[in-house]
Amino acid sequence: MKMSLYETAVSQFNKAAKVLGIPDDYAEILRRPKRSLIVEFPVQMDDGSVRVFTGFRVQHNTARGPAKGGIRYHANTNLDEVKALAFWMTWKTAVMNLPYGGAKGGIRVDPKKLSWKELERLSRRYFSEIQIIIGPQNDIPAPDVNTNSDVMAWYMDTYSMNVGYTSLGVVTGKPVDLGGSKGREEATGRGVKVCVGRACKDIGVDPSKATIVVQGFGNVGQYSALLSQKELGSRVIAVSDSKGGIFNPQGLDIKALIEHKSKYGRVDTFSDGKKISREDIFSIKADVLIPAALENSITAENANLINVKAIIEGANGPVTPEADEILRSKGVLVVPDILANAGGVTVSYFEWVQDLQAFFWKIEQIRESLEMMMNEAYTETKEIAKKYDVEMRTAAYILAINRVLYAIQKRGLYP
Ligand SMILES: NC(=O)C1=CN([C@@H]2O[C@H](COP(=O)(O)OP(=O)(O)OC[C@H]3O[C@@H](n4cnc5c(N)ncnc54)[C@H](O)[C@@H]3O)[C@@H](O)[C@H]2O)C=CC1
Ligand SMILES: O=C(O)CCC(=O)C(=O)O
Repeated sequence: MKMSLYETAVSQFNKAAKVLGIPDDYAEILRRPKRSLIVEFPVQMDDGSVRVFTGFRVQHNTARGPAKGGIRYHANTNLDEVKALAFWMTWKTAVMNLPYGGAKGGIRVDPKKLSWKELERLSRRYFSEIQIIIGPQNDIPAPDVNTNSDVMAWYMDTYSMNVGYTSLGVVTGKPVDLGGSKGREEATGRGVKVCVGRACKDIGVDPSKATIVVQGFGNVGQYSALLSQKELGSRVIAVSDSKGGIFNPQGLDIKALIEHKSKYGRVDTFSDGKKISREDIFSIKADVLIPAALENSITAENANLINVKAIIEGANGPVTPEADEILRSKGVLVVPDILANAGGVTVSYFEWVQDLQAFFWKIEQIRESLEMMMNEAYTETKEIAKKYDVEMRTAAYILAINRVLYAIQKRGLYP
């Protein structure tokens, strides 16, 4: 039977827990989410009718600090998915050694079918409903799929109205002039870029000569492609989004492609390349593949087609466990999501620190600190992979589990 996303996430964890020999009672504390909140809430549509939406917020673990993680709007979002994403956030914040736990939220909605005003009413009502477990010291949301700085500004304002004062630290990913941090928008892509550079060296490819394909062209895909091209000198030869893809073996002009995507909402109509299908992206020969769309993109069905030396997981959970095994047997280096896409939450941490201190940093300081922390986490993960003779994913879990387990044991179990 097919595993659910949460079961998939837990199976990755179990592998590392086994290597570490963690007693099963402690492993069980680490597997289960601490709190899962489901909210059903009404929203008035522009035509005066009322629709009831379902939203979620799951706090997986808070042993190392407040819960932290994004909120997504998607037609298929469900509790199992949000539980898996919250689970991954716990390990991601621990891999980066951030003083946070893990959480995630979502609303089951296709935001493209709502007007701007409907989206605002939906966002504000959802945030009021989940506010009972949210706050700058207990759970700090951020953007994820189909949410952005505008939505974060509505969340911050809603929370502030409800508590009676302006609380900048309650969400991250806000507009820069409203308590946001410089560099948060590009942060996940910048972290991916650092991993592309490091992975290229590990597979014996000069990053400035590397060819890259990118699946998904939203926040993460765009900045991963742009920064790899601009700062590493790599050649991005194919890109896809939910409507199709575009391929140019000479290299795509990513800046122009971003402008095209923002104007027309798709990449496959870009004139300087050959149109390909969404699935074609997985069989293009290149050095590096960056999946930056949704979970379960690389499966047992398409893993055999993959013709790259390294995969840098920009998305959360893009590779299924069966595909992971196939890629391993093909010798593909997989840099796991809980390390590769951790740049976003790291700059979210910087944003939160800036908000709490009401003192804001320069972009150079943010970029330098982020790149230093990404490099450190990559090095630590690699060292563990070598020590235990495991792949990078299990190594990243080992690094993270040790940190979370230490916090749980040191704090003690008794109230
Ligand atoms: N935004 C952030 O800071 C972070 C996001 N992530 C993860 O990265 C992934 C992408 O997130 P964002 O870029 O923020 O979302 P987004 O909403 O900005 O972009 C998603 C992109 O994926 C594309 N897409 C959807 N289905 C596709 C398919 N079947 N084939 C090709 N493309 C497809 C969409 O067209 C869109 O271009 C998600 O897994 C998210 O959880 C992870 C860490 C941080
Ligand atoms: O910036 C954050 O707090 C969380 C980003 C996120 O949701 C993720 O890393 O998957």
